[in-house]
Formats: sequence, C-alpha cells, structure tokens
Amino acid sequence: MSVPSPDDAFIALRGVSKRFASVVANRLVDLSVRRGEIVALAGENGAGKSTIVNMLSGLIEPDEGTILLEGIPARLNSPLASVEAGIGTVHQHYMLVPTLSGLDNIALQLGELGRGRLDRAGLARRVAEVSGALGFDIELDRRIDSLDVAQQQRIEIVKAMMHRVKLLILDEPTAVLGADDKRHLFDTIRRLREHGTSVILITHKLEDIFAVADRAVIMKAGSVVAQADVEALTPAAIVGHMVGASDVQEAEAIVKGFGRAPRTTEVAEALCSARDLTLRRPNGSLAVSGLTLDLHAGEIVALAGVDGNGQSEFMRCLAGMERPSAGVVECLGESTEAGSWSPALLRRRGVSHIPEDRRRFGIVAQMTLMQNYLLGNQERPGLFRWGLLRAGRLSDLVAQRLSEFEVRAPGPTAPMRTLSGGNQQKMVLARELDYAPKVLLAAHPSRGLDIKTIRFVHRSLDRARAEGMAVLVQSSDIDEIMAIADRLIVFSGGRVFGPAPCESVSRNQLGAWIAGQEEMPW
Ligand SMILES: Nc1ncnc2c1ncn2[C@@H]1O[C@H](COP(=O)(O)OP(=O)(O)OP(=O)(O)O)[C@@H](O)[C@H]1O
Repeated sequence: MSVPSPDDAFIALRGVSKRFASVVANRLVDLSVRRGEIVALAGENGAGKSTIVNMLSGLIEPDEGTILLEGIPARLNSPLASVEAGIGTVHQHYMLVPTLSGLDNIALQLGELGRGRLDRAGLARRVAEVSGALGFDIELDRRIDSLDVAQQQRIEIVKAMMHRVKLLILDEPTAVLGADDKRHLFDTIRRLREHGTSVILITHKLEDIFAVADRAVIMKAGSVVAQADVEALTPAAIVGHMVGASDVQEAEAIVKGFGRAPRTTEVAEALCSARDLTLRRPNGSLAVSGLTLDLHAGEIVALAGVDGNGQSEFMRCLAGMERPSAGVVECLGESTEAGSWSPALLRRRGVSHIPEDRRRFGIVAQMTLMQNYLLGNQERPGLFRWGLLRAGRLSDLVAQRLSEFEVRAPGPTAPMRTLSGGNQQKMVLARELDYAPKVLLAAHPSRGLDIKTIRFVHRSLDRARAEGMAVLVQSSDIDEIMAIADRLIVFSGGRVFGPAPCESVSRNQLGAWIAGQEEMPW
C-alpha cells in the first residue's frame, strides 16, 4: 500500500490551510483516506490534528485548499453538511446530554426528539440494528451519567453511525478506555473496515497505531511531515517524525521512557490519611467503601483502575470537593469532621489538584493564560505588592513556563480557549506544580499529552517526590503507573484493594486485576 491518489480515496484534503489569528493550525495539508482504510493521525500537542477533525466535521472551514469527496470537491460548511456527506465524528469530549437516556440522546441527534411523539420502539429497533452490526450491547434506557465511559463511547459511536457513514473519525477514543474496552473498540473498527467504512483514528498512543491502523500520517506544527504504511514503521520512527528528533537514539529514548528513579528520600510522615472511608454518589450508590490509606511525604501512590470505580470520588474528597458519608480524611492538619473542609482551605494548607475534568474545574477557557495562571495562586508571594498584581512578573513567569513545557501558544495573553487540548493540560500541570504543594493530587496527569510531554510530566512528578511531596496519581494507564508509582491501590468492580508496593506487582498482573479477571491477594 502507498499513499492513495485523490481519485482512489474516499476523502482527500489537498493543500488545506487554516489560520487562527497569528497561529497557523494547518499548513498546506495533503491527506487522503481510501475506502475501508484505517488511518492513524499522530503528532505532538498542537500539531493540528483536531483542526483537521473540525474541518471534516463541518465545525470550521479551511482558509485555502480543497476537500475532495470521492474525487469531487465538497464544501463541509456545517455539521449537517458533514453528516450528509457520510462523515461521522466521535469527538474527544463526548457530545451527550448527561441527564437524558442513550435513546433520547440518539433521538436528539436525529432531530426526532421534541418533534411530536417519539416512536421509541421504532427508534430502539433501528438503533439495535446498528449496534448489533457493530457488535455492541448497549443499554439505551439508562441515563448517560449512570454509564461508564466505555458505554458512553459506544452510544456516541452508534449515534454517529445512525447515518449512512462512510468515514468515521475517532478523536483519541482510547484515552479513557481500559484494556478490554480498547480491544472491543479495535474489533469494532476492524469490522467497519470489512464493510468498507474508512476510519481516521487520532491517537497519542503508539500501541494503538500498531494494533489497528493500516497507515499512519504524522503531523508537526500544522503540516504533514511523514506518512507510511504501519508495517514500514517503528515506534521510534513515528516519534522521530513527531518531535523532529535529530537522531534515532533520541527518539528511542523517548519511546523507552526515563526509567524509574530510585527513591531519594526516606518515606516520612503521613501528610494525608483516610480511615475507613465510605463515599456515595449523588444518586446514593456506593462509590468507595472501607478505604484506608496513609499518603506519605516522598512517595507516589497510584489509584489504578478503569474510570467509574470510585477513584474520582476519592480524589474529589481529598481535594475538598466532597465529604464522606462515613469515615474520615485528615490532611495537613485539617479534617473532614470539621465544618471548614473545602478546596480553598486545603489549597491554603498546601494541597494542589490537577482535576479530572480539566475543562470544568481546571481552567477558565475565556480567560488569558496569565489569568488562568493566577487561579489559586492569588496569594503567591512575589506576584503582588501592596495588594496589586505585578503583571510584568506574572507575564515573565508564564512565558518561562510556556517555554519549559513547550506549550504551543502565541504568548501569555492568549485566551486559554485557543490552545489545543494537550497544551491546556500542560498549562494546568505547570500551574499546579509551581504552587510548590506538600500534597499533589493528580488525576490522569498525562491524558491527552504527546509521548515526549508524558516523559516530561513523569520526570516532573518524580522530582516532586524527591523534593518530599506526597503525590497521589489517578490513572487508568498501566504503563504510567508502573513508570512512576511506589505503591498502588486497585479500584475494580466497585471494590478497593491495597495499598500494595508496586515492586511486587507485574504489568500483566496489574492488568488482570484492573479488568477484574483475577482476585487480588490483599
Ligand atoms: N479556535 C482557535 N483559536 C485560536 N487558535 C486555535 C484555535 N483552535 C486551534 N488553535 C491553535 O491551532 C493549533 C493546532 O491545534 P489543534 O487543536 O488542531 O492541535 P492538536 O494536534 O489536535 O493538539 P492536541 O494533541 O493537544 O489535541 C494550536 O496551536 C492551537 O492553539
């Protein structure tokens, strides 16, 4: 297989460019996808992948260049035009109404909700046909907010496939999935290929590319810098193109990871303790039951598991956003038994939080990078004098962090909303680490980040540990856990196991425990 010619392709971009003010998001992009071909689109944060997705899904139009559909120039100037052209898109952040059922969400997308009486039985039959063909078993009558992420994703895919889809675009679909759900998704993608559907898979995970893609297209700074059949590529070759590595060794080192640094500090006092903790969800169901943990200065503890097993509730409780229904948490001299347990109080004591839902709790999209940097840092010495902000200092500090974290942004006064998802995540990380916390709560710290930045983040967490910080990391990524954690707690099937030292656990064993395939010995 080689790069398809536009005539041969279902969809082809020819010389497509897109600029946002001073930022060139896409520069003269040529990209084609054959019928029944799975193309992986890879590249660093801010390389321009989502911009391509947004153009193909009709959210934005190119400034120049042509999009050819089956060889004919097409104008995808609205989401409807994209759908009518046979393009289905599953965005990274699901577009589902959480309080509606799966069926109602699908009816809403088809324009059948609120238009007279909905023929629920008829729609359910049509949905069952589509989901059956995809190999999905989905619960259509449950509210979206009661489904786990993998079930929500299946609803999203079915929703997209309710139209006659010839090209399915999946934007980082595996970021939130456990190993089993990922395998299932890849089976579905292969099944689509057999039926002649083309797929564009945006991913930061090299193993996804080798597991399922036919061809990989690699972008850097808005342009396509390489494309080849996956068989002809290696992980280091992909990374080399992505980061523009000057030699193979540099790319190989990034693929390999930085290796686990020996612990440089003795495990010291417990900075944060949970005793016999019970947490309930708003609907009353049990999220966590009987959890006991001492989090010490100078260690990294991982909360391992597929999302939806109570980790999020536990993190939120430690961050002051929730209170337990039984048991107690004590952290840096504060306790859930006192009335004052709150995020602001804990932050003043030295707890930093990288939240799971970055867009809701981590940033204010309309504000500038400088203003976002101030959030939670309002009392930081050096940034204020006589109660007045020293804007020059703040600007210098943000500019320095942009450079250290290699954030692709025009400058400290750029609005946060103009940054790519991964670059927003880098800014949240930079801010939370800057705050020099004693306890760092990091939910999915590397989700959505490119491989080079992940290595950087892991090194930063390792350094934080060496400096005596107590770090709690929520992660569904086994590689991440094995790379950085000292101890782990497994959340699986609504139960909690551990904590246990990571040294005693193999990668495969942890995978089996997370998937609930094996009973844990503790
Ligand atoms: N609406 C916008 N306004 C201004 N700049 C934008 C806008 N959308 C994207 N950009 C910029 O265009 C560039 C490409 O962004 P894009 O979201 O396409 O990258 P990406 O490859 O999807 O990144 P990530 O892996 O982090 O999601 C980035 O520098 C981003 O800041």
